[in-house]
Amino acid sequence: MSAHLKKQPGQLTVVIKLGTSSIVDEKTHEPILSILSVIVETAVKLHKDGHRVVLVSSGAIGVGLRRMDLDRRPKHLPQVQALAAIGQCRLMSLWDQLFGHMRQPIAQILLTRNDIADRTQYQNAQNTFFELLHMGVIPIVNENDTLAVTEIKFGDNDTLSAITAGMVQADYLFLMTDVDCLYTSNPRRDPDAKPIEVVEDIADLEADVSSAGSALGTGGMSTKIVAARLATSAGVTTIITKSSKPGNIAAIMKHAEGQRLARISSRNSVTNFQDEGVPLAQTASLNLHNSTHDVSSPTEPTHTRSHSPQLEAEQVPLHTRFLPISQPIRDRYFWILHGLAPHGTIYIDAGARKALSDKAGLLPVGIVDVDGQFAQQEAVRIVVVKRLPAASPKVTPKATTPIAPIPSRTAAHPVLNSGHAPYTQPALTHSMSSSAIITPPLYELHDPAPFEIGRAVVNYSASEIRRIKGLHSTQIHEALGYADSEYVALRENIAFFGIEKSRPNTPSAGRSENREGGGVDVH
Ligand SMILES: N[C@@H](CCC(=O)OP(=O)(O)O)C(=O)O
Repeated sequence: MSAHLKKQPGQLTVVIKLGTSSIVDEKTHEPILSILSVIVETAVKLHKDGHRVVLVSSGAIGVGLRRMDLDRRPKHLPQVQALAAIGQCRLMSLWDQLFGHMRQPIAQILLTRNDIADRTQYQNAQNTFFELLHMGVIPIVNENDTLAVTEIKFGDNDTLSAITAGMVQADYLFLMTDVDCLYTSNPRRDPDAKPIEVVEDIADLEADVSSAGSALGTGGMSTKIVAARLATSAGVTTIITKSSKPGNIAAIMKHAEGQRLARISSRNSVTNFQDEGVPLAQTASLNLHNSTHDVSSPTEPTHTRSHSPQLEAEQVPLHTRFLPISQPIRDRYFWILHGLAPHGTIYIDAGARKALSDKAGLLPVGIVDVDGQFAQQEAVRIVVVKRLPAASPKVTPKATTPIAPIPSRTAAHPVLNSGHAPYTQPALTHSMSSSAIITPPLYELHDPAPFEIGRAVVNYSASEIRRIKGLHSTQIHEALGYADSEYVALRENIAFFGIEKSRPNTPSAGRSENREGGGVDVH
């Protein structure tokens, strides 16, 4: 890890993600210079105030379309990739010109998921970021579309920005979009839709995530929620706000930082204040001067809070703020969860889950079933299931209609059903075959969602694990003819999501247990 990771007191790292629809006109495909200019001014101001800034900028394909006078995005992948290659250099040249007026150096970083799937490459990318930030440069990140095909794509730049934010250990991630914030329902259709200002636990979120995204961009609101989930798990406060008003970023950041410091001090204080309406006095140590807020004395005690929280709320531009989890997942564990694409799923029982929460590795005895094809040292999802009592395989009198698999619970789950790698679930099925011989189900899924607790880098391939599942470690040699390890995954190769509530509603899997290390570990 680079020595440049160390930040100055009060210095914040901010990642700002700009989607295609935010910076490229949807019809003409012309770059929206007015927005780009305000972004540049905002980023330079933040930088001059001592903060570190990273931009994640989409728009290569859109700008490429304009350059080649094409009306719409082609369907053929190589054409899209060619357009991205054409557009990316124009896009960067535009950014460079605009930042150049402010004498601000920038750098281009293009990534694919493949680039960071190797731990050393991930660390190289991370070190480059830290070096650039230390040099006072603003890195501008995009997906390397020329190389990216489905298997190695981040999928959308929301996910890429969240992974970038985790990589640079950002304090804030701004997901700039075409709405002010998340609403309780779609404000275009529902006049009673209410803004959601703060999301303390993303699993509680019931926002309308049905926004389909624009014609050019690939991300809608659902990808922003997936990104927020990922970034908050890495300790990054994530903010959704309107891309047409990028000048609001500093004011929102100042407010959010005030709230964060107030939360910390209220946690330590005898008086138990609420999150909202706490004064901005604590922001005095920050260099965020763009806001309309006055900054009071840093020594002002928290109990002098404003008697008009509503007035304060009105002064802050509308946004949705996702609070980070208290014990962020960082470094190698973040990389296992989000740098590596999972190649399959291992279903474990409650006993294995308990052993994992007691800091043990994953033994074959606790494995109920396996999905997918993966090799040794590849990443897999770990899903907790209810093991059903063993029953002998039965032969049906005649071949019948295949038994329907258990439907994927992801269909009803907006976050898990986003189609993006970090939280994408497989279509989960019983171990049943469509032939006449029916193996009784081995397990039952927990309700309401697949209960994925984490990811692991495994010591055995999928076919090997199929042969050793349920066995004691001493039997591995007998089953395989060799035994590389007694563990299917070593403890150090298992990382857990810090998600509090994506878990079944059972007494043994509750929130408090999680907080104490039962099932979801903290790193
Ligand atoms: N990498 C692509 C952008 C991918 C994309 O569409 O992202 P987004 O606009 O955030 O949904 C580009 O630069 O055109």
